Amino acid sequence: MGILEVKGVNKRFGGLQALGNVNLSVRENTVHAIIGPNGAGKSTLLNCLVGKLIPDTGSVMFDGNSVLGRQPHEINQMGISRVFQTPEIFGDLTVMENMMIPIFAKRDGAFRMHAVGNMMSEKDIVEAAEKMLVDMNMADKRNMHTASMSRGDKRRLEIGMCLAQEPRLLLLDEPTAGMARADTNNTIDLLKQIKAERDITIAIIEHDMHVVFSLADRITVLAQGTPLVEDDPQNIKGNPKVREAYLGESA
Ligand SMILES: Nc1ncnc2c1ncn2[C@@H]1O[C@H](COP(=O)(O)OP(=O)(O)OP(=O)(O)O)[C@@H](O)[C@H]1O
Repeated sequence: MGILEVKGVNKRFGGLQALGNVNLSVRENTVHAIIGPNGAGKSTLLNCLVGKLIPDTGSVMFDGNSVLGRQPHEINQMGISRVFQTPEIFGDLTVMENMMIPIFAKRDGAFRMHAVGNMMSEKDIVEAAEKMLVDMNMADKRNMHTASMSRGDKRRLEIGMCLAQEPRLLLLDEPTAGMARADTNNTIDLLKQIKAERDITIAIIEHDMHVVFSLADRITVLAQGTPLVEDDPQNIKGNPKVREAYLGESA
């Protein structure tokens, strides 16, 4: 059984069936990619995993517990953390201050912005944030304001902020969208490092096949809201059904 088990999930938006009988099993400590053409239902599925959408029918179980009906912050506390398409970091704060926020939130259950002024007096939190910046290879950028950073560095920081919550499942929604090739390759290397060094399961939605085939242990192809194939990467590449679903997109 997988750490994440999706069974018979359906989701309609009015007359449109965005997800039709989706089954997905993500095994612990693997990288599982969910790919598919535009409009295939990938984001809808991800939103059902983190409590942003509730499926019409079906079940979503994380480590044996249902996530359905829970608020996004409760799902986060269960051990699921999500990296968004657009990095969710505070541009007015430094790299270090950003990194401290999820560590405060994990300890106190919430974070209040007025606490920013007192942050540096919290020794344990400073130490934990510094360690995570070292792990993310960002220690030299600790005093930079994030607004001036490259997209790749913003993504690196955001992934570190998610890891600081010590999730068991990290969900990545097109983590390299809009990136130049060098930033994409840095992000691939970072994710490989995270995979090698941590007990963590990663589910990734991604359009860039170079990223998918560099990282994935297992791939599910969604087409028109339904899983078309689930297989190991080497079997996905040449699969005629997958090529047909992409109709000219590079699969
Ligand atoms: N809130 C919504 N209301 C109505 N229709 C929606 C909503 N969200 C998604 N859809 C529709 O559901 C279908 C699946 O969309 P979804 O965004 O999940 O696809 P996707 O595979 O993530 O696509 P992309 O790769 O372009 O991001 C699409 O036809 C989309 O227009």
